[in-house]
Amino acid sequence: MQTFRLQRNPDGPDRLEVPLRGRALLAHPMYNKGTAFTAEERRGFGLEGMLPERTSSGEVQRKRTYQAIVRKDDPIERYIGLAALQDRNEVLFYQLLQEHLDEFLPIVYTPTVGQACKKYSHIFRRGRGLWITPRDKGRIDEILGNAPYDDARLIVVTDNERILGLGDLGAGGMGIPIGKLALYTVAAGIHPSQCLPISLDVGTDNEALLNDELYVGFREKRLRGEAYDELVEEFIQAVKRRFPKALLQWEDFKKANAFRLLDRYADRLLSFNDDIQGTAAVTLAGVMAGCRILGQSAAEQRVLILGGGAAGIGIARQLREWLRRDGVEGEALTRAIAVLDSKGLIIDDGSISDEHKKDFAWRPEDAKAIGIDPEGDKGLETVVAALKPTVLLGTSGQPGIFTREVIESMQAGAERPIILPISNPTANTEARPEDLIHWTKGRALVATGSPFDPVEYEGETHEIAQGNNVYIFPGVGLGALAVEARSISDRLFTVAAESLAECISQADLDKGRLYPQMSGLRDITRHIALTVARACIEDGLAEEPVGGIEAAVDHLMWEPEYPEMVPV
Ligand SMILES: NC(=O)C1=CN([C@@H]2O[C@H](COP(=O)(O)OP(=O)(O)OC[C@H]3O[C@@H](n4cnc5c(N)ncnc54)[C@H](OP(=O)(O)O)[C@@H]3O)[C@@H](O)[C@H]2O)C=CC1
Ligand SMILES: CC(=O)C(=O)O
Ligand SMILES: [Mg+2]
Repeated sequence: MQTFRLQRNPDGPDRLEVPLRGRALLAHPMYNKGTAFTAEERRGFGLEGMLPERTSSGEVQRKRTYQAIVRKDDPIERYIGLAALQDRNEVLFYQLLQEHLDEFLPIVYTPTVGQACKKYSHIFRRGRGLWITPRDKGRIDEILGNAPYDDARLIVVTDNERILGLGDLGAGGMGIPIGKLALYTVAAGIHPSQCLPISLDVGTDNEALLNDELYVGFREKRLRGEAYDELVEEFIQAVKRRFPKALLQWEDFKKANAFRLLDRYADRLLSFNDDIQGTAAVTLAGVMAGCRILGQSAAEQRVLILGGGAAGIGIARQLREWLRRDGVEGEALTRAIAVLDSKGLIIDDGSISDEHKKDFAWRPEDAKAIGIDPEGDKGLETVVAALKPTVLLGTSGQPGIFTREVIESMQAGAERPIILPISNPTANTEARPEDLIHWTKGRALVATGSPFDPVEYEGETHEIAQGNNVYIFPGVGLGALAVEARSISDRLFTVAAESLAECISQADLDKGRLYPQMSGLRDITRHIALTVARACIEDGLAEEPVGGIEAAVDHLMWEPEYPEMVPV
């Protein structure tokens, strides 16, 4: 592991100690400046003759590189181009990502990252991050010692079993931690040398991958049970030893492991689960914005969540607290939130095997009270007709399951329904915004997990905001790191949701947008981070940093600019 010696300088370029020369320097994405190396740098670092003569200004270099990427129309080709850039020149990669966020976010993140994960073994060029397999048992400390830098502050780890709504993608799931960490750098400014993507490649139950001769991952059935738990435990111990200041984000674990690991490690390690907690916060913010547009209170809402997994139950937990804060209690509180899984409305009939669902199961008499036969049909259409939800949330990964009948039936009880089909990627959305807007005659307030184009309806343009945890995790991570929090609580996600909701302008609300413009992501993230950092201190999870919270947050927010390079 190397120490990356970058001295931050608020008044000019940062200062970087550079131990490399010649080809090794050009080949290193964290030091390489490509055609932007000046004549003096070329002389000093042994690069003369190795680059074409003309030094490009930053602007020209960005223009050339941007054009080289967008000359390909196919999103997956753009993904490959951007990944190659990231592996060649990180400063330039982040400059372009920041400058063209609206255009490139759907490439490095949902939806294209999903396609890249699916095709991973077929488009593989170069490894990034670390893979840990069951063969590494007893040696995980050593594997972590192969991380490129010794000061990892952010680890995003997946075991690849539930990649977006695409299921078990084996080693290909690595695209997700890489994409999430790229967003940490873009949104929160965490320096890329402090970001470490990790895949716990414990095998795959995806037969197509197991039978694919090009598959690059651990070609065995998934490790499960005690052996899985032991591997994760060794991994966590090794993380604590190697990277004691790191925050670990659990990402895209399937529901049972997602809940179990979050609970097991929440107090032992600075960590959170993005799909459970981050998604809950972004959804709460969207629902709050919807209520503001409608001039309604929390207590007036009836919520139907389709999907009782990591995302669905995480959301149910945050929304229940929100309703409680607005004075809803007892039976009314239970009946204000209906969660449906693949078997329909979750009812406490003694057959629930998933522990995390029990808290939201309705008693049979609750179902009967709204006219649902607990022994009979308790599917989506029936529950919508009986509950008359005002808010409909999709976390099932099932494309098109919010049908016209369902939406029309919902609108019969809620003239302006709030509808968030947040499953990813695009093809897995529960409904397309265009349909939702048309079926509700332009009345629905809609946000989706993946980006969608605006919808025209009767001369009006409906912008579709993205209800995605990218609005939340960078701010929570940045805030917690800035004050060196000891642990992360659910309340931090509540305050993150509230501060995200504060970022929406009246003009956006007037247009029916449920989230602020994505182009403001960096400012939004900073705002959330400050709130989260303050909450950490109020709740005794951290001490006030010397110099104050703002300085601590700003110190971590790196801007992708070429540093002054100092030979060592
Ligand atoms: N926009 C965002 O920020 C985020 C979006 N997501 C998206 O949410 C989706 C789900 O993720 P996650 O919760 O982690 O996945 P899980 O696998 O943990 O849960 C999926 C849930 O959907 C339920 N389900 C499956 N089929 C149906 C059906 N036909 N009708 C009703 N429910 C069904 C499952 O039921 P059962 O329990 O019976 O198997 C399960 O409860 C993914 O597409 C993911 O991309 C996730 C996180 C963030
Ligand atoms: C966005 C995200 O975390 C997911 O779809 O899993
Ligand atoms: Mg996820």
